Amino acid sequence: MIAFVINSATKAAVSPLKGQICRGLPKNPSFAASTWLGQAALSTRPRSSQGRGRSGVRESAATRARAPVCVQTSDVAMRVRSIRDLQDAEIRGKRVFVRSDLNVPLDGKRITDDTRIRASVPTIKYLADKGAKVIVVSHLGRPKGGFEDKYSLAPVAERLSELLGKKVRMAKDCIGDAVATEVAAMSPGDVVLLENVRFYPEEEKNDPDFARKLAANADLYVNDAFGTAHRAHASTEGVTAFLKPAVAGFLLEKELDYLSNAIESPKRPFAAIVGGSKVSTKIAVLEKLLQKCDTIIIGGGMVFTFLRARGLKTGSSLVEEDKIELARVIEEEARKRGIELLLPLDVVVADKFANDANTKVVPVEEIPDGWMGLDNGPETTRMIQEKLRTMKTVLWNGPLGVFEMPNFAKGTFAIAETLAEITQNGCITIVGGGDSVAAMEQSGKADKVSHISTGGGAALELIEGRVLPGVAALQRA
Ligand SMILES: Nc1ncnc2c1ncn2[C@@H]1O[C@H](COP(=O)(O)OP(=O)(O)O)[C@@H](O)[C@H]1O
Ligand SMILES: O=C(OP(=O)(O)O)[C@H](O)COP(=O)(O)O
Repeated sequence: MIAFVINSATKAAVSPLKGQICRGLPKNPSFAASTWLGQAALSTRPRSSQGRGRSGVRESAATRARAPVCVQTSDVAMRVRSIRDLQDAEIRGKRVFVRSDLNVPLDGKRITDDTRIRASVPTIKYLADKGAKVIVVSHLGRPKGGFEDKYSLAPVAERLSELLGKKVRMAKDCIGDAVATEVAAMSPGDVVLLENVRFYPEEEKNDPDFARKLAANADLYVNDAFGTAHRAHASTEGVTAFLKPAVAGFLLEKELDYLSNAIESPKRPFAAIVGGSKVSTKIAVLEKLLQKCDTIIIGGGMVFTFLRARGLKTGSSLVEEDKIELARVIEEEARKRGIELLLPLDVVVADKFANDANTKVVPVEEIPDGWMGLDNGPETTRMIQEKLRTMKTVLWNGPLGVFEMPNFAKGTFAIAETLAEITQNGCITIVGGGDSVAAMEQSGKADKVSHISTGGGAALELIEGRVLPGVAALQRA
């Protein structure tokens, strides 16, 4: 059982409740300490030293295993059953629908970073070892709502087979006869991966009929998809109306535990770096981050919507026209609150979206028509580095440039280096998001930060204080 005590605004009011929930948690005799999150592939060095609990007391694997997870993020107490609360008899021979986030970066069919797959393995393995028939469900990318070969999960099935050391069969669909046939042929311990659930537009619409079809071939539900927990979709939310029990997997549990605690009362100054290309999702979060952070550093594709809000020209850079006004409001709000909101001073611009483009470094006030900003300039990188060295907690989501192309990777990798450096000097550093983690891995510094999170948008929304729909659904179930 995981208990979430939501909103730390009034600690005095929350603490007794938190204690009550912790004390009231049932113990699960069937839980084996060796299956605890220590097996998860993610690097997690919470607080000042690994292996220390919230109290600072060193925990044994066994105490850590039995300690209920109490997390503060918002105003209501939430109880979420975890996979560890299931008795063996509830698992053995059962068809378990496991929602994982296997949305990994790909270069064609080649997986360029398998962090999310590795992080999903402990839950899948635990269930398979206990004799479940494990049906893994995920999305990949943002297909337009029908089959697209480039978004097939087939390469993921192969990698998952390697990591599990057993064949993972791939169903051609995620609902209907293809799945029913595949599942009917399963034996206890088998693992099947369904095809990309976003090949149906009903997934993102959280269509109840589609959720019912997804649930049709399973007996119970495990949500382990932290990276997608901020989406109220059929496979993360709707399906819980049809599958009971509905519980959290090890990864979801671990992420919620770590992130909620890290930001419950962050060591200050606290900075968030927000970049990447999902501008419309993440810009909305910034308004709330103003209430949590001391400094917000804007990077990547997010920059240009802000520059336009300042009345600057941005050439052919990525801009979300309908978010320009929001960017203006956020900057104004930051000013009023005395929160530092840093935008680049200079950018690397290119005359096309390609590694072999012509490039130059220009001040942000001088982006030429027809050119696009694809990386931070050197002056900006220096400014960010100096700022980060003054921080005690840093959360980073979203690459600061198109790091997949070597000519636009400098700004991102420089920040990855700096995060490693400040972690060594005692700063808590959290990096989240599929591409941000890939960048961290490529820089060779992933094991040098405090926590690698499998969620970018999800981590931001959690820190913002929202109840993630994928988690709330487990509470209701
Ligand atoms: N200036 C930019 N213009 C366009 N795309 C950018 C820019 N900077 C970064 N990106 C892209 O943002 C993508 C990652 O964004 P996002 O999905 O929001 O991050 P994450 O997966 O870490 O949450 C990367 O593919 C990167 O190439
Ligand atoms: O990659 C993801 O989010 P992230 O880029 O915020 O880490 C998740 O798989 C969610 O994907 P979505 O933002 O297309 O819903």
